[in-house]
Amino acid sequence: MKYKFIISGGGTGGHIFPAISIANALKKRLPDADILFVGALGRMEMERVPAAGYPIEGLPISGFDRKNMLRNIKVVWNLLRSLVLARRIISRFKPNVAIGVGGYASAPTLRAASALGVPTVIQEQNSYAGVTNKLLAKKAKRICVAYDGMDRFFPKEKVILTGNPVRQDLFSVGSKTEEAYKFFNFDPKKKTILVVGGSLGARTINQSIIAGLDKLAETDVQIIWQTGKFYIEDARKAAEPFISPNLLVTDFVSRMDMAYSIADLVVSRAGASSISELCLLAKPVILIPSPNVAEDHQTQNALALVRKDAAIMIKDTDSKAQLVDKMMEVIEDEAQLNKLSKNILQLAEKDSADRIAEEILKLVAL
Ligand SMILES: CC(=O)N[C@H]1[C@@H](OP(=O)(O)OP(=O)(O)OC[C@H]2O[C@@H](n3ccc(=O)[nH]c3=O)[C@H](O)[C@@H]2O)O[C@H](CO)[C@@H](O)[C@@H]1O
Repeated sequence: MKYKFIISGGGTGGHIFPAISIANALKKRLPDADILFVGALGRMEMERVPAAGYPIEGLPISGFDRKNMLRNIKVVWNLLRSLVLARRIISRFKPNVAIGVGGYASAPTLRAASALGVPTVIQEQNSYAGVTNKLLAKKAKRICVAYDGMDRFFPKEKVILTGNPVRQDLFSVGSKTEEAYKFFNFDPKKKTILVVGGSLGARTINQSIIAGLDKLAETDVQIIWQTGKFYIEDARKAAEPFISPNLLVTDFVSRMDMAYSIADLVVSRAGASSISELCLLAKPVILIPSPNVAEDHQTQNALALVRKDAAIMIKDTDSKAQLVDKMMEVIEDEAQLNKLSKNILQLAEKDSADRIAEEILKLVAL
């Protein structure tokens, strides 16, 4: 018998990369398995999933528009259409298990799967459960989480602490340091800070760096500054007077393995996958949680680390005034860097994708 799995969700890298890792882990165990992704039309998964070698179908689903109420008539219509389409996809494909990774498409897909008797699994990346996952949890067989205490949102007996799947290429960063300095044209004798605003970039982090470019230019610290595609033009313009071999400005870092391997300190949003990567790689980090996400979950993600003295947090509203000074203070403080590195590593969850795949396979009568 050929086993079939549907993986649904997306919207941002934080949902898509874990989904692809789970698919790869299932394929490793069952090379003949058929895996179909279900995403939201027009979102990042529609490109990233085929690029990773998996087929994807798109639903016309989107979020509610809080500013334009009229547009919501179309949103509701598309939601209803998505429910019908999701049901059709499940009836036709007949998966053994449907897995939801969060993001718009996972709601209709997992609902349809449960209604048609297909067991469902949820993977919740954050330390604060989203509304969709809370609703889907009632019917789910297993809920794979990345933080302690998630039974405040989900039925305790279904919750399993697996951590967030992390891309395979990040595991070997230790051996890539020399290659990475060459890749970025950086000097191995100097300290390096990686500044990254999640998969889409972060306006506040960019503004904070712009506000401190003059101070940064006075130091000998090397900076990899990821701006996100929406902010790259402004960032390049602001950086023009400070052009130096120490400063690399880019919209997206496609080789995060290389960037992590030479980063002595990371400045980051507090997205769940980013945090899981930083834990596994024991990276000292200053987190600036995005205030623009559902239920302020990035602050909760960051606090889970701060409580264990495993990261420094700066509030979004304080970032412009404080970030660059803090970066300079921490990068010079070896004892602090070592402490942060040691403490964040304690929170790493290894082999997450494999453990999630095992949970999924328990639901299939192999
Ligand atoms: C604005 C928003 O809605 N953010 C959410 C989104 O974040 P976002 O998509 O930013 O997610 P994460 O921080 O979880 O992950 C980002 C991923 O992109 C990779 N990366 C990032 C930048 C880059 O230049 N190159 C690159 O490859 C990182 O290595 C990481 O694997 O999903 C996360 C997981 O549910 C949530 O916790 C975040 O709150």
